[in-house]
Amino acid sequence: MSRWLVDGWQVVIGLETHVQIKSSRKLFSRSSTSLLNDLPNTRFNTFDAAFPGTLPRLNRKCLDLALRAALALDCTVNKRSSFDRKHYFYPDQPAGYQVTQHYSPFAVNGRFVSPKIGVPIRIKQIQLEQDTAKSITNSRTRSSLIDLNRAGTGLLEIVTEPDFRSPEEAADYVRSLQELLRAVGVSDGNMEAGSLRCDVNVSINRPGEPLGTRCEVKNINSVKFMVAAIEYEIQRQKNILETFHSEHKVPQETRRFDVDSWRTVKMRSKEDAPDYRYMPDPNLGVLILSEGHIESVRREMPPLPEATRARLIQTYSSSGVTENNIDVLMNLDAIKEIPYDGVSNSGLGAVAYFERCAEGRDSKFVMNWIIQDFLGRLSALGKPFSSAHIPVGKMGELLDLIAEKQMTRSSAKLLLQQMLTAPSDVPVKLLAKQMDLLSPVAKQATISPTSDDTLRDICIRCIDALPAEIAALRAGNEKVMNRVIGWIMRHTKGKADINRAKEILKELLQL
Ligand SMILES: Nc1ncnc2c1ncn2[C@@H]1O[C@H](COP(=O)(O)OP(=O)(O)OP(=O)(O)O)[C@@H](O)[C@H]1O
Ligand SMILES: [Mg+2]
Ligand SMILES: [Mg+2]
Repeated sequence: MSRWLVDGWQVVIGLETHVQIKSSRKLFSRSSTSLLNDLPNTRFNTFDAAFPGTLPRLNRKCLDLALRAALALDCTVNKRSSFDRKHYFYPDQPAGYQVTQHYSPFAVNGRFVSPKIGVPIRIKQIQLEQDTAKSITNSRTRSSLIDLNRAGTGLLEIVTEPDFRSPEEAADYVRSLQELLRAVGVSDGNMEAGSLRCDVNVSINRPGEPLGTRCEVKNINSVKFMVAAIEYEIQRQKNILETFHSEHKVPQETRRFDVDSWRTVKMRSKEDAPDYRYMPDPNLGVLILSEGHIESVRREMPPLPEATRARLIQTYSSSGVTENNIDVLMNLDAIKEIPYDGVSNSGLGAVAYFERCAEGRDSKFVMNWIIQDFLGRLSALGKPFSSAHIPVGKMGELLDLIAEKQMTRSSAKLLLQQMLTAPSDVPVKLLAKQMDLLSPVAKQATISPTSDDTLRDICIRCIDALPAEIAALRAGNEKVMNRVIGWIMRHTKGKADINRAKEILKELLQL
């Protein structure tokens, strides 16, 4: 069944996605993995640099996260799998080969379901492999420098069957895969920072006829480029097939996307395809996984995005929170990226932030404030969402001031702007007072930090200190009240609530 045709051509796309596993150590060595701002060649050990005599040891954390990805994508986990060497000589490959799972991957036959794609996308396999080092070439000095920080970082290659029928379906898959992998903590899935990269395979054919020859566009690092590369390939392949009236086939090629010309460019043809001389890695035994191990990973699996969405709808929709509101927050979490400086955008995700702020408060009110005011202000200031801008406690105080009518919503917006542009440790209510944003009722309450009990004590001392005035008061001379209150104000540094002080005095004097 064809879902999308371009001038009578069916478009067929298969994706190979490489994702960096979020582990603090590398796949086969004890060396720590690197952050973007690490100095070059500071995160590797002798194994990563392929010193003779060093041996690999599989990192259990990487394996468990890989299993999570497999379970999240509904794969069959192979109880026995193995590692192979894929040989090619390139300066960013110190050993001269990459360890991967060519012959026997650890997970196969999965499925990915998205409401935007009518049919499930079949996951062919997921394999564990090593990332390469990085080479930094300088055309001016005609030199190449090698940074080993990335060498040996754990990667997953997630391969789909050729089941996508349009660039939009492929884009939806990549975005949902990012959301899924982030939600279960497998990867940051950050395309710009290189922790998620795609190889896109594209072919076209007439519906009902056998599939066309695929061309593979390697190493794409943005969804936008991926869509552009597919669209370009469709037109390029269509031109070949229509010009030569199907007598010619599209030659099988490996291409890359050129961001300057916005086109795909040939890297090599099938004939020049490298012979990788795959061989089982003699230093790594067979990977045997027990049912118990797989089950323990399944038990500890964080909720998948769909389950979280369903739970949020169930919990909050009765109080007026809409599905659209929930999607706004979930999409924020799905696109949450690590900033370029490599400092992790730690803290709560948007959903968790909302849920913590909504604890004990009206959830619709909290949701509206977070989406319309907080997120709105952040986007006006050009800042991405982070719970660190205004911690939950402070946001709670601000919400309470509005809910208790101590501040109008427009005053609260001014206060929010101040808190975002000039963060400080000043308590929210005090800041509101300093900015004169509290409504009159609330103002009186703050000018009287003296609690009822303290005020009562002061009144008692006053009765003691001003016997003549008190006697006059008792005798019904209301005028001396001003003098009595004057005393109280002096002794509370002007902070007492006058009306309350009068009430307490009258109570004590039984007037
Ligand atoms: N006719 C086709 N049109 C489009 N895509 C296809 C077609 N046939 C296969 N594919 C896709 O090509 C990809 C092949 O990936 P796979 O990892 O199996 O092999 P490879 O590309 O030869 O290996 P390597 O990992 O070295 O790049 C899969 O995603 C598959 O769905
Ligand atoms: Mg592949
Ligand atoms: Mg490939």
